[in-house]
Amino acid sequence: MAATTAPAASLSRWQQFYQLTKPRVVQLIVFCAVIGMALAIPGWPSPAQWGAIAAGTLGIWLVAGAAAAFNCLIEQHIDAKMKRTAWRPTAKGELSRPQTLLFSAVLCGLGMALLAYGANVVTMWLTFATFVGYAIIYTVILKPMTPQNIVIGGASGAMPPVLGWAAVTGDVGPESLVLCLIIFLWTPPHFWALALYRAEDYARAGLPMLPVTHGNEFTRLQIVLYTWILFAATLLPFLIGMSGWLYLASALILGFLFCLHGWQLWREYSEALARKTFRFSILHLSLLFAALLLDHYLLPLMA
Ligand code: HEM
Ligand SMILES: CC(C)=CCC/C(C)=C/CC/C(C)=C/COP(=O)(O)OP(=O)(O)O
Repeated sequence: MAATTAPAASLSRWQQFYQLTKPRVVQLIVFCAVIGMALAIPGWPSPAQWGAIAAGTLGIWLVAGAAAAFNCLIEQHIDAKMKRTAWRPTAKGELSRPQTLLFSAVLCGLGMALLAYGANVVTMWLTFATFVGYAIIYTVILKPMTPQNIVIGGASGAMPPVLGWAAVTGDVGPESLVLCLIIFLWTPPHFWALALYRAEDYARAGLPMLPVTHGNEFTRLQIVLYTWILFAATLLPFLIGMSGWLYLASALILGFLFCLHGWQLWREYSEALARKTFRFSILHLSLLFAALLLDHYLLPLMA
């Protein structure tokens, strides 16, 4: 997760720790949390709300990074068997287990303290539950157990808009649950597109990912189904009055393109198309959430 390809040069000590936090994934997670915060506030934030936004952003960032580092610790031996992850400092033995555990604990503690004092206690506990969901329930229990691992475990990856919403309101709004549902349904096509061309890695590591347990064709069918359901779910923010036409237009275009990728992959498999679909999934979610933000601030100006 940390980098799509292994870093070219050898890493300094700080870079090694930084890479454990799976920086690129966590950046998108934090982006989704920030959108949750923005949408929870009608209009521009007041000076008092900026403190909660800053603490919420940094706190969620730190705890998400801690969860990623904890995952690297647990999966040290699995990562060492997979080409994509064998470069990780934990897999190579460059960072010891106590060092990694301490790093994760410090990040998690700092993040929780920031959330409790700078945002609110509800967000702190929700973020901690998300940490446990990913670092323990997904990584330790579900991932080695069932091909539905990423579907169930995806619930924790889908939490960021809820955490962001809670950071500025102290509550979980139904609107944030709609955004959570979108990320939840986005995760299977996102991950299974990658798992298709990384199936050998997962088989070697003994992990029951869908292409390993149910084959390439069945996984492609699941991707098609999820992209369709996801397409429908992305229309909800417009249908419940959370967003306007700018978001709707973006959701229609992005949804159509994601379904098209899934459909083409279903009709004829190629590794290149699977890679393209995986890359598109990231663009899809990033632009969809950016559209929500634009819609939130631009449309009132144009009304
Ligand atoms: C259980 C849920 C998820 C699973 C199993 C999963 C799996 C993966 C994997 C294995 C990669 C690594 C690609 C590589 O290095 O070759 C990846 C990349 C990525 N994922 Fe996820 N993901 C999940 C949820 C999420 C969520 C919730 C987000 C953001 C909201 C996200 C954003 C990203 C991004 C941005 C990348 C690209 C990283 C890069 O370019 O280095 N993922 N994902
Ligand atoms: C507190 C908070 C917001 C936590 C968020 C937790 C988090 C980092 C969720 C993202 C999901 C993720 C990194 C999946 C990677 O799958 P994987 O671990 O199977 O990937 P890998 O094979 O690259 O290790």
